[in-house]
Parts: sequence; structure tokens; C-alpha cells
Amino acid sequence: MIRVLPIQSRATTKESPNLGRLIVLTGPSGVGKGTLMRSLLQRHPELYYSVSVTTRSPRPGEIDGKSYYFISRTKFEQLIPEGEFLEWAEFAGNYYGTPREAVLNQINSGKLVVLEIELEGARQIRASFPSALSIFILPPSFEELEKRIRSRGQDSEDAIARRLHRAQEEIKAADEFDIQIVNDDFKTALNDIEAAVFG
Ligand SMILES: Nc1nc2c(ncn2[C@@H]2O[C@H](COP(=O)(O)OP(=O)(O)O)[C@@H](O)[C@H]2O)c(=O)[nH]1
Ligand SMILES: Nc1ncnc2c1ncn2[C@@H]1O[C@H](COP(=O)(O)OP(=O)(O)O)[C@@H](O)[C@H]1O
Repeated sequence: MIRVLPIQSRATTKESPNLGRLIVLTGPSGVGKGTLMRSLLQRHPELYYSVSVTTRSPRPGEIDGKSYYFISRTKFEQLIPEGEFLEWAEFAGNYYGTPREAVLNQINSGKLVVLEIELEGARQIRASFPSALSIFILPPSFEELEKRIRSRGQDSEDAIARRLHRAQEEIKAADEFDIQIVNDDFKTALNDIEAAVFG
């Protein structure tokens, strides 16, 4: 179930030269988005990474407020009609959403804001912010994607199955995005993202 909330359009924000920009990183679960993002942020601490809200349970080592804001389904469903999310989607049985106010404040203060989100949310952002830079990360093969999800060792068999099923649909949508980058050699992929964002 996906809903597009009425959000501030890039058409109006474009008018000021001081405004920042949204960068959307998407691609199937396990492709390496999170790892690439962390390395990108280490190289470029000036980027603002938007911490998402989710109803998924924390994995070992994940910190509330840093990895995600972990909240209940009931709370998430309360926040939707209150307009708290810039975009939101349901993925593999859990809700995920981007906090609206923090992101808009950062853009308005001239920051490059990076969202690492799944396909439906990325589509919502593209529709609402046509000048966002959207990057789709592809795996070298489906077999390698499965290997990565399994070797991460953090998801149940059910969660892995849901992610792999969804991945097949997501990969088909790669062409909708501005740039496609294959995450085969990690450093090459990271350099490619860097070039897309800063080049
Ligand atoms: N639409 C949307 N997707 C999100 C958001 N935050 C994370 N996601 C995506 O939700 C999916 C599942 O994330 P997660 O449970 O952390 O699993 P992982 O990507 O397999 O590590 C991934 O594709 C994330 O990019 C968000 O705020 N909005
Ligand atoms: N280029 C790569 N080659 C091999 N393994 C990788 C590569 N990029 C990421 N990984 C590994 O793949 C697994 C999934 O990466 P992760 O960043 O959690 O993916 P996502 O955030 O897209 O779900 C992790 O164990 C990560 O270390």
C-alpha cells in the first residue's frame, strides 16, 4: 500500500540558488546500498544522511536514532495522516518512511541530502522532486545478490525470501532512474557514486 503525500515541489524550491538537493540511492535489498552509503558519508561528512523511521525490529548492533528510528506500527500509522513523512512505503512486511521536516530543513539550508530507500519511495520522491538525482544500484548477478543477503546473516529465512522476491521486480525498474551503477567491485562503485554526486 503506497500513498503519495502532498509535499513541497522542486518546482518552487528551484527558484533560490542557495537551495540544496536531494540524492536518492535505491536498489534491491542486499546489493550494498547501506555499505556504500556509509563509505560515502565517511568520505563526505558534509552530506546529510536522512535517518528513516521503520516498524522493523532492530538488528543486532543497530542503534535507535542512528540506523533508524524504530517505532510501532500503530505509531507509524498515526504519523502518516499527520504528514510526518516525505514518502513512505511498506516493504517485506514493515513500514519505512522519510521524516519530512528534517529533510526539507536541510535542503532549504543548502545541504545535499541523501536518502537510501526502496523502489516505491524512490518513485514518490522522483515524482515530487523532479530534479532530485536518482541512482539505482544493481548487483553483478541475482546469484551474487542472494549470496550477499545470506552472508550478511541478519535476516530470517522468511525475510530473505521476501527480499529476493521483491528484488526481481525492483531490478526491472532500474532504467527509470538517472544513473545505474553495478556494485561489483566495491571501490569502483563507490567512485562512480561519488562522480555522480559531485562530478
Ligand atoms: N521507502 C522507503 N524505503 C526505505 C526507507 N528506509 C529504508 N528503506 C528501504 O527499505 C528496504 C529494507 O531496509 P532494511 O530492512 O534495512 O533491509 P536491508 O536493505 O536489506 O538492509 C531497503 O530497500 C531500504 O533502502 C524509507 O525511509 N523509505
Ligand atoms: N561490492 C561488494 N562486493 C561484495 N560484497 C559486498 C559488496 N558491497 C556490499 N557487500 C556486502 O553485501 C552485504 C549486503 O550489503 P548491505 O550494504 O547491507 O546491502 P543493502 O543496504 O543494499 O541491503 C554486506 O554483507 C556487505 O558487506
